[in-house]
Amino acid sequence: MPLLPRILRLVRRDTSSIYCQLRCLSNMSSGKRLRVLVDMDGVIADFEGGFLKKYRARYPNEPFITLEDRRGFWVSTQYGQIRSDLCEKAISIWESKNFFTELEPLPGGVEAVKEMAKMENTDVFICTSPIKYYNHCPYEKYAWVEKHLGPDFLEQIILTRDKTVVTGDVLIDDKPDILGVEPNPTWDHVLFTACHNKHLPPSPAHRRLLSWADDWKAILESKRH
Ligand SMILES: Cc1cn([C@H]2C[C@H](OP(=O)(O)O)[C@@H](CO)O2)c(=O)[nH]c1=O
Ligand SMILES: [Mg+2]
Repeated sequence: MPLLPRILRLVRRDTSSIYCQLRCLSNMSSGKRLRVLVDMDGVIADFEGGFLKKYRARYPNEPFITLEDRRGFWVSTQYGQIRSDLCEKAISIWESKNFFTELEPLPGGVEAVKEMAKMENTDVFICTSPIKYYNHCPYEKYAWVEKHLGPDFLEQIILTRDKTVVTGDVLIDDKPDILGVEPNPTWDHVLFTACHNKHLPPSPAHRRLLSWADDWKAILESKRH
């Protein structure tokens, strides 16, 4: 249908519908939009730092692992290797009320995500997994996003235990192996460097973003083509 009659038809509809249709038209004229999925813990929220601080405060007489000595994604696994009961003690920290709300932002993360969201032809989603003990975590993840990224960003949250079923072009995540029911996720995994993964050898499966001071814009640009 020619553009003018199409626009005239649009103006008869309600505002949100017009907005959606115009966005669609704009996408069609300016090419494909890039959908970026940004993980939360270990990428924009400091899970490891927050854990260590609260663990040491709650269990001052127990051994602990410095961030320098962290190995392997699961904190509780490494603590369990020191002494089996330390696994449960570690878990008690992130199952506590306010653990997730009180996480500090990782340097540059909030600023980068805000900037990314303002880029042309770019949709940014926070793609994060809640822990299975759901009493506090899902609520607190929403509260964290509202506090640090603003209320508009609440529209951009994807809470899932399986990130492979989410469609996107790029997933920036600190977990080295992101597995689920979909064997061929649509996104390319960019491994965000964290204390637990910094020693892993380079892998053809994913390139790295060393920190938010690294060139994330170049990574996004490379995915547009
Ligand atoms: C138990 C545990 C959870 N997490 C994070 C990862 C998930 O958040 P995210 O998907 O935002 O990275 C969430 C639930 O597992 O907690 C760790 O980063 N390390 C851990 O040891
Ligand atoms: Mg993470």
